[in-house]
Amino acid sequence: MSIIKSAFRVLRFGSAKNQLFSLESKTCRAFSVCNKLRQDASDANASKINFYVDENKEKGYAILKLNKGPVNSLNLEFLTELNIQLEKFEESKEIKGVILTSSIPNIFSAGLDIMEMYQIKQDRGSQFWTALQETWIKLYGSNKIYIAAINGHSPAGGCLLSISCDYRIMSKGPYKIGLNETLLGIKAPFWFRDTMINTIGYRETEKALQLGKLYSSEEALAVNLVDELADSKDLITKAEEQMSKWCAIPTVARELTKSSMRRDTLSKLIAQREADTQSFIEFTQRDSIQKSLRMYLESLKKPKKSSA
Ligand SMILES: CC/C=C\C/C=C\C/C=C\CCC/C=C/C(=O)SCCNC(=O)CCNC(=O)[C@H](O)C(C)(C)COP(=O)(O)OP(=O)(O)OC[C@H]1O[C@@H](n2cnc3c(N)ncnc32)[C@H](O)[C@@H]1OP(=O)(O)O
Repeated sequence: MSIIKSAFRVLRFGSAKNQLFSLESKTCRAFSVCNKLRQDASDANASKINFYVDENKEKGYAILKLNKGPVNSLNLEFLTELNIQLEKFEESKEIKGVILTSSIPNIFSAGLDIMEMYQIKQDRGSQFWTALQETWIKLYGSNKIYIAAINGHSPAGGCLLSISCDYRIMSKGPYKIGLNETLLGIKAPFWFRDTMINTIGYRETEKALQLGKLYSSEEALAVNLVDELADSKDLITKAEEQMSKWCAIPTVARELTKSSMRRDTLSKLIAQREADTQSFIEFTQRDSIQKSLRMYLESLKKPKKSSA
């Protein structure tokens, strides 16, 4: 418990409020429905509705739907908003748990916004990285129950969000999840790596991180990267069933158990947040890293092949 509290103290003091896949719908119809929903999400984004919160105080949990079109990439502003919301959940007496999902079809989160790393500047880069650390500390160190309902692709930072939760249910379908940083020419930070080790074990993580492996949903289930698969239409119902089960466990005992399991991993980052931020800036500013990021961005911008 105390490590979680000290994490929040550090956070307040720091005042940080501050293709791999080609996702090809099988039919043209699916494409147009998808595009329409994606456009709706983009419109909502233009009005700065970056996530929706649906609180069910009677049942004791909330559903948090990420909604930053087109792909829920995590930039400074989005992370800052998320951190404020996560803090609200943490302080709520009525909310015991949160289902984390996305309102964007086929995308849970595309991970960190690559534009935050490309042509990085010291000040913004530091704020960005501090906000990301804070998101992870808040999620991984939360006393609440977090269930990830992974409705689509979840690479890199998207995978980090989901493995920071207590339980993961992933939609069946042509979706990928994993820490693919090496494919961008980047080494996954130690706290990404350690969260992955805590989820799927050392040997599987060693292979996955070196290869930048993106798992299909079935592969993810086989290595315990996710706990359950569901048809897309049943995803939230299954997450709610699971949440009810977790909410029924005596709270203090569950919280103490969670914090004892995660304390060491959290402490490692909390003890060296500034050094970690500095490493991120120095590493990302390297010419070779900038070159890799540019090439990766270009590959993402290439026109997509039609599946028709
Ligand atoms: C010595 C070392 C010491 C210390 C080391 C210290 C620090 C380490 C340094 C850094 C660590 C960084 C860790 C990084 C973590 C990350 O999360 S990096 C991001 C990884 N994400 C990805 O690789 C996903 C890339 N995206 C995709 O594969 C696909 O977009 C998708 C499968 C998610 C969705 O596919 P589609 O539905 O087909 O959508 P599009 O590809 O058309 O994308 C729409 C639109 O969005 C843009 N975009 C996609 N992803 C991102 C992103 N992550 N960031 C920014 N923008 C993104 C894409 O380019 C399209 O843009 P437009 O073409 O429409 O302009």
